[in-house]
Amino acid sequence: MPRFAANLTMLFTELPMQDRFAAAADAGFQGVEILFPYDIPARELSRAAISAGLEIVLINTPPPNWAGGPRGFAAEPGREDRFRHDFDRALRFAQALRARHIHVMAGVAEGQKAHETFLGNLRWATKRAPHASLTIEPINRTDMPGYYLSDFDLAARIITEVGAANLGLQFDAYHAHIITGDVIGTWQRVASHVRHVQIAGYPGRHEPQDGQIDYPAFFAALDQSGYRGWVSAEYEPSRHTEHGLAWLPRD
Ligand SMILES: O=C(O)[C@@H](O)C(=O)CO
Ligand SMILES: [Mg+2]
Repeated sequence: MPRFAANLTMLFTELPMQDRFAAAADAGFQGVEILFPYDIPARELSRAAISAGLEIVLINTPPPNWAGGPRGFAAEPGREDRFRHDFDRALRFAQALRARHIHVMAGVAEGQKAHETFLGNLRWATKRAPHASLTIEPINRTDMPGYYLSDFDLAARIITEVGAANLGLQFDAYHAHIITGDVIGTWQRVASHVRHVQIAGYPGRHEPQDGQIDYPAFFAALDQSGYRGWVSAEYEPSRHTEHGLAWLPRD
């Protein structure tokens, strides 16, 4: 069974961010991720993670907050300077938090120029941070209209084309279900590239046990393929976070 992390941007929001770490540990999570940690000093987040005994598994490149704004710039032609500035900021945070992965967000863009820009920026970033683990994540365009990366096979091809040992795939089963309708089949096609997994129920992006995605079967598929990374709960709780954790396997 994989190790489970809580996405603290979406779970335990009943509490201030610094208190969500202890709540996640008490609930049985071994790690956490924070999409956009940039509003809080890294040392405070780091202290909270250490005192709860949790690993910080992932952060995203800016935008700085969850409330809105563009979702990154990596595929946006003409925004290379902004991308590099934001990437360096993410890198500083990741180092201070000892975060395992940085999710490089593609942003809103389309066409061949966007593709070349994405490749160029990923090549630059993988060289800029040879010791960091970078991920790219296909995201469905209903939730994020116009988002450049919304295709799992394209993501796998991009990773192969960039050819850097520190770049891999972030496999969000919720997006996979919406984009392909076949979470396990998609997993089997791209599993060799995956270094981080996220989960949520569909429809509604609520608790994984609610809805159409068969998570016990998906967790079995992860085990069968030898996946050893984290699985992060990235959903909007439909009830108090702690009352919706029936899906979380416990030893
Ligand atoms: O699935 C998602 O929406 C996230 O993993 C993300 O990074 C969006 O910012
Ligand atoms: Mg995700």
